[in-house]
Amino acid sequence: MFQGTCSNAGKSLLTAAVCRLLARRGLSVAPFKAQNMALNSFVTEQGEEMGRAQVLQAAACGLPADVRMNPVLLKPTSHTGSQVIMLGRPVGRMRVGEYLRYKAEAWKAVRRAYDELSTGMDVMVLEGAGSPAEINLRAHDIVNMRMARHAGAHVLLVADIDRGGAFAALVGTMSLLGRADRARVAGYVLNKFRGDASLLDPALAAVSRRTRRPFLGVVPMLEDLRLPEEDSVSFKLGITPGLSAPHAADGDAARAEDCLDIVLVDLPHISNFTDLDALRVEAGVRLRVARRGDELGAPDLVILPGSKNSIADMRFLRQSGLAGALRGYAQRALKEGRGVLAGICGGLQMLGQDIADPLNLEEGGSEPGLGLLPLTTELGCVKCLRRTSGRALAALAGEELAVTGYEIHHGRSGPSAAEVETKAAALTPLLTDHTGQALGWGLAGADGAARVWGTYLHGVFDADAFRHALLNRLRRERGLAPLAGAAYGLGPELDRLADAVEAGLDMTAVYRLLGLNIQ
Ligand SMILES: NC(=O)CC[C@H](N)C(=O)O
Repeated sequence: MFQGTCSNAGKSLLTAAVCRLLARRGLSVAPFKAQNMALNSFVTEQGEEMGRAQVLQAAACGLPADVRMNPVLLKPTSHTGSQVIMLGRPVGRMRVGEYLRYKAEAWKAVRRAYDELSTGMDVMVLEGAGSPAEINLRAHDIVNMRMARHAGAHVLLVADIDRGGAFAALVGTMSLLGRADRARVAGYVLNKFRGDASLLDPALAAVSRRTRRPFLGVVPMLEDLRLPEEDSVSFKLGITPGLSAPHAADGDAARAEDCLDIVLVDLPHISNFTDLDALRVEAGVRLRVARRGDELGAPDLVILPGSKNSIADMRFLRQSGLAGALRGYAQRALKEGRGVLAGICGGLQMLGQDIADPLNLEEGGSEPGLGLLPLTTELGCVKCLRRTSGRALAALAGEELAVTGYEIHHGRSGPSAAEVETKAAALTPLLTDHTGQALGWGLAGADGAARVWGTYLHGVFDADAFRHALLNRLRRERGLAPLAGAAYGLGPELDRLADAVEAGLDMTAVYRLLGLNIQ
């Protein structure tokens, strides 16, 4: 089991890497994290919701995603409350105290999920959350040492040396753990290291001497991995205003003027920004983030992403000056026939006339949207959770093409009352699901190309042919030559991750801990 000395120490990727290495040895292996707090979730084939990191780890194992790999998912809607997802289904929005009272039930479900999932597996690779030394949380722990005890797991403690204070964090964590928990810690992994590893030796020896545990690995900082992120922490560090994505395939080599300028609007409750991952693999794309109206500029494509609190984030758009900037951008795009504003899920809702939350599922009340699309949204108690495939009509990318993805939303959107009455400015369905039902709507300019559109489909950019056609349409508008485009797939990146971790981690020692006879 990987546990960290802090959040974002890199446990998820180490877990994915070790899953991949074990699967490559022909072992049956599955990942497990009892409880996740994240707004990047995913929908399984069964229409159940779970954390993105365990989906990636499942892919590393060659397994379909299974909610038992992440039985509890907390999706924060505010600083003190979260929507609680149990085994893929929402059970309600709870404040911290309510959740603590609910914990005994959650722990029962966690154990059942683990016991079922681990039956028949050669190895389970577990991931903790945050730090096991948060002694204020220890009494309610269901994700770190309590889980390790239940699984009988050895613990590898991961410290993030890039953040600083890693040696003190390791020694301090060990000293705060109780004796029995300390005994579970088999060794340390120093993660995200840059520089000359030989300079570390005296420090590693000193920490090992003091705590009587070996370092089982020093893993380098893995730059430009094109893998989905679990939470917003690294995303917000990764793409800052004015900087290109570190993942763009031709990265710094491409001249800015030869690249499409794509802006992601950052939102306080941004969710499912993994929707952008497919764009990040493309050469000739510069991705930047805008958090204020004056940061928007004149990009080729603006993406208004998903949100776990559409009403609060709509208010943020107003306060930050983004609402006015986005409206101006969209009106220019429609008039001049250049540029696209695309909203995904919560972003689609914000493009409309208004958003209402009568059941107080997120923020409560209602709020006018940007008023760009003649649709209204109401959040209802039934959460739509499904994997979806469909068609993007020619107005989006120049030809009708297949799209795939998933839906996670309480909102139902449809033509606004005024729209139904006047039948003017037809709200054209631009994306449809496999049954022909509308999944997205938009407005086209004089040339017939959609300039403002939104969809409930997360992952809308994942299908290679659609993404390439859309980007090349935008390139042509800018007078740039079309590009062949990259393939978006996780397999090769997972292998690259596994190779890099294998080079830094003493896998022989890991296999020995697992009782496996592998050299
Ligand atoms: N994933 C999203 O963006 C969800 C949008 C909104 N919070 C809803 O549930 O309807």
